[in-house]
Amino acid sequence: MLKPIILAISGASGSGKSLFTQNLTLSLEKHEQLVLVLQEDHYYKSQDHIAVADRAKTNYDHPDAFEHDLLLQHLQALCNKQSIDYPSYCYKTHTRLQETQKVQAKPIIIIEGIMLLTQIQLFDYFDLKVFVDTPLDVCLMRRMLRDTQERGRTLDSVARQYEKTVKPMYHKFIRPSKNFADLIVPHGGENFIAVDILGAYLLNQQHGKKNNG
Ligand SMILES: Nc1ncnc2c1ncn2[C@@H]1O[C@H](COP(=O)(O)OP(=O)(O)O)[C@@H](O)[C@H]1O
Ligand SMILES: Nc1ccn([C@@H]2O[C@H](COP(=O)(O)O)[C@@H](O)[C@H]2O)c(=O)n1
Repeated sequence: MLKPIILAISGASGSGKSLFTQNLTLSLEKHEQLVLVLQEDHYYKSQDHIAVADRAKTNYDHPDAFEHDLLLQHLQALCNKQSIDYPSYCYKTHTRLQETQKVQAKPIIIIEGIMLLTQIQLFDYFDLKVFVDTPLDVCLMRRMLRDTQERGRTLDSVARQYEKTVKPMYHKFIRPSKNFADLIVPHGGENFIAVDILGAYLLNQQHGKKNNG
């Protein structure tokens, strides 16, 4: 296999990165492309050493909450055709799970997460950097629904965390990182024009790679 094409998708929490990634992956798979999806969230640091009740106090919207060194090693390994032990993360207990998953590279790798475009040391591995740009009030509404339905949170805890860390850290780290994007996708997960355009670009890149050996 040739070196994989790596696409990084970033943007605010609730902007629609995961849904956009899902839709792009489905579209590429319809064209018989093999895609590996990685989530930056799986690289949140383990908090096994912190009491469960205290873990909610961590600032999860700061780059230091992630183990980006491990992510860098994993991207290096995948580009060198080595498998990785992909970590798993639990939002309810705020820590890594014990089990990891052996993962091999595929010709197209999509990685999505809030802090990816703040990590300049990763940029050498990213062939394309995308920022999903959705108004913050829309992101908050989506996050409220998702976090109460899927991540075991109460409305009150979502609102408090949003004011304390999510919103200020968005302005400090995530929004400025938009300047590093090659492409800005408005509206989020269901922007099918952006899905089609990016899908066509990736297919074209793949064909170019194959034809040039
Ligand atoms: N364009 C959209 N229209 C309606 N709902 C959306 C849209 N994009 C995302 N969502 C929903 O909003 C929530 C957050 O989206 P998600 O893709 O998980 O965001 P992110 O990965 O950026 O945090 C999910 O429940 C998702 O289904
Ligand atoms: N234990 C955790 C870990 C992360 N978060 C929040 O998740 C957001 C990032 O994930 P998205 O899928 O929404 O992009 C981030 O804003 C963290 O606040 C959390 O609440 N608890």
